[in-house]
Amino acid sequence: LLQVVRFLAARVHLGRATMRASQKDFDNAVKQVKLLKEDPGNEVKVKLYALYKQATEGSCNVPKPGVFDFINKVKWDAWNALGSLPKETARQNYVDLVSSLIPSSEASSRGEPGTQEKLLASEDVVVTSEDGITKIVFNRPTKKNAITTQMYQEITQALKTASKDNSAMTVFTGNGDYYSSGNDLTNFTSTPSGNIEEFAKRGADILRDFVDTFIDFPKPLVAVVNGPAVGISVTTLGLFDVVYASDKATFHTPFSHLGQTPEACSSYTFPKIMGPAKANEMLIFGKKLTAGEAYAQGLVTEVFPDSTLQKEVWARLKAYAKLPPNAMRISKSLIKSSSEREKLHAVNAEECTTLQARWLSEECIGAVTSFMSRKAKL
Ligand SMILES: CCCC/C=C/CC(=O)SCCNC(=O)CCNC(=O)[C@H](O)C(C)(C)COP(=O)(O)OP(=O)(O)OC[C@H]1O[C@@H](n2cnc3c(N)ncnc32)[C@H](O)[C@@H]1OP(=O)(O)O
Repeated sequence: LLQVVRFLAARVHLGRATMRASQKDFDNAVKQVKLLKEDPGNEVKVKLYALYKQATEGSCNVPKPGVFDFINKVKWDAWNALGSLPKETARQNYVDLVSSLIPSSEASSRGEPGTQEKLLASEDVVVTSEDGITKIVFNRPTKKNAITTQMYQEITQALKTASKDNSAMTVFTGNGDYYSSGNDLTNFTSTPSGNIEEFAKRGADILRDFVDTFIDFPKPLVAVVNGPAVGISVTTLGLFDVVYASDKATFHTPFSHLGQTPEACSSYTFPKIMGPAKANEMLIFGKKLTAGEAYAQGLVTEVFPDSTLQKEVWARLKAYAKLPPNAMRISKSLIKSSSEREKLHAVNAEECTTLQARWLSEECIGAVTSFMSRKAKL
């Protein structure tokens, strides 16, 4: 019981930071509880009961059950322990608790340590869940993990699913020697001829949705940059919470070389992270950074020797994934506030509109043609 009271008291505090759940969210959560496939256990059921009562009726207002009425007494104690917790906060806490119990349809539970569950059956983007970590892997090593149109959509979907699953965090990494060589330049050539405007519009929509999902991702988002990163695989790093890198990684944004312009909010995040002077050299002149330089400029959290990267990073991440998930999410929402997210969405929209026009430019078409005809490489 003491544990229950401590838990609820903690939620009083956490709840003050996040009063966001609507009545509809709450009603959905109530329905979801009834559909739970597994019994969540008595402790959780008592927490749910107390939060439900507080959310719907307010502070405990019924007499204490008799000493031998054990079950009702435990329930009453839990409700009473919520004191004057506001109804909206109780509603939010109820929704949070339910969402931590319910995996979304594709998602798995956290799973037992050591068991890995594959969540998305795609060859090019592999999504697994293990030890509280949803892992999204760029898996086209023979093409340096270049990102196809389909991969953008799969990653967007995987992130949306991961935002609701029971994992504590999501980690991106690449299979093979590259993290990712960025946008697959053949995306440009798989356009039905004569329909280039439509292609550009569709590309901008896909890109915008992709980046919006990173902006809104509610849990810690970590990149393990196992090798060189190019283009959009670099710019999205500005939207991650933590970036670990191999000392073999490099960071290259050759937008001007390709007749293109920055995306993934990097025109905003990079100057903010590293200051305009350094960001300009990367984003306008395409200066490639080593891992050490990216660390010095604040884009990378820590650099590891390539030989120990995997062992060290995954041990650390598994430990982090055991931290209380709601606390981590709430900390993230304070750091990336709603006004900041609003700003990021506006920047994303503007960058996508700019790129849509750029993709139709002679500069861009010429650069892609050169790559395709094997005349140019970065
Ligand atoms: C809708 C979304 C829009 C989002 C906009 C995003 C902007 C960007 O991301 S811009 C960055 C785009 N990326 C590039 O310009 C990189 C192009 N690739 C290269 O310059 C070189 O391949 C690279 C330096 C990465 C590696 O060179 P090498 O080590 O010499 O390897 P290969 O060139 O032999 O590569 C092996 C194989 O992979 C293919 N490849 C690699 N990267 C890409 C790519 N980005 N797009 C398409 N294909 C790529 C390369 O062609 C080789 O293929 P094969 O010849 O068939 O073996």
